[in-house]
Amino acid sequence: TRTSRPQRILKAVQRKATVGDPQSVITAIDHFCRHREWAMNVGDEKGSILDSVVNEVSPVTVLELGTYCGYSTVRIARLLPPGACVITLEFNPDYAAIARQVIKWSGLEDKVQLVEGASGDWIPWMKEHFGVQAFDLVFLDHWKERYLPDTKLLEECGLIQKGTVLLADNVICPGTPDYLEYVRNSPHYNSQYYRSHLEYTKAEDGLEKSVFLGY
Ligand SMILES: Cn1cnc(CNC(=O)c2cc(-c3ccc(F)cc3)cc(O)c2O)c1
Ligand SMILES: [Mg+2]
Repeated sequence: TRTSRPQRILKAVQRKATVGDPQSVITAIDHFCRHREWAMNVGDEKGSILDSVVNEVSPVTVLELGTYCGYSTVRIARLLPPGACVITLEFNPDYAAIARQVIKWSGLEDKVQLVEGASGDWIPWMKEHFGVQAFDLVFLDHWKERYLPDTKLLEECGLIQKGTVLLADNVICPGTPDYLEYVRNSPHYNSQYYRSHLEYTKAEDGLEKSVFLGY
C-alpha cells in the first residue's frame, strides 16, 4: 500500500478531529483503529487507566518512552496543568514525523517535547539538556525488551526519585517478563497490576504501576 499506517491514522485525525480539540483527536484515532485498521496505540480502555494515573500523580514532568503516532502523548498532555510538560522519545523518524502533526492538530505542542532518537542514548542527557531534576511519571510503551535496561539507566542517572511513578504498557501482551519480575520483586518499588485488554481487542493485557520508594 502506498501510504503507511501512521499516515492513514494522521489522515483520519485531519478528516474527523477538530484542530485544538485533543479529545476529538483521541476519539478519531480510536474509531479508526477499532473499525478500520488495528494499530498499537494504548487505546481507550487502557487509556482511561492512564488518565486516572496521570490525574492521581498530577505530574509536572513526564517522560514517555515510545511516541508512535502521539496518541498517548495527547492523552497525557491534555491532562497537564500550565507549566507541566511531557518529554516523549521516539526512535523511528517516520513515526515521529506523524506524531508531531497529530500533537500539533490537538493544539498541545506547547506541553510536549518530542525527541527523535534511542532512549538509551538520550536518557543520560536528560538532566543537562532539558534541565530535568527527576521525572514525576514515566510511561513505558516502547520496545518491550528496553523497559528493564532503560529503567535501570533512569535510576543510575538519578532521574527516578522517591515517589516517581512508572506506568508500563503491554506487560502481558506482547509482555515484558524481565521488567515485571524486577519491579515486583525489588524492595525499592511498590507495584500493582491494572488488568485490561490489548487495545481494540478481547485479548488480555494490562498496565503495571510501580512507585519508587527511594533507596
Ligand atoms: C516497531 N515498534 C516501535 N515501537 C514499538 C513499541 N510498541 C510495541 O511493540 C507494541 C506492540 C503491541 C502488539 C503488537 C502486536 C501484537 F500482536 C500484539 C501487541 C502493542 C503495543 O501496545 C505496543 O506498544 C514497536
Ligand atoms: Mg503499547
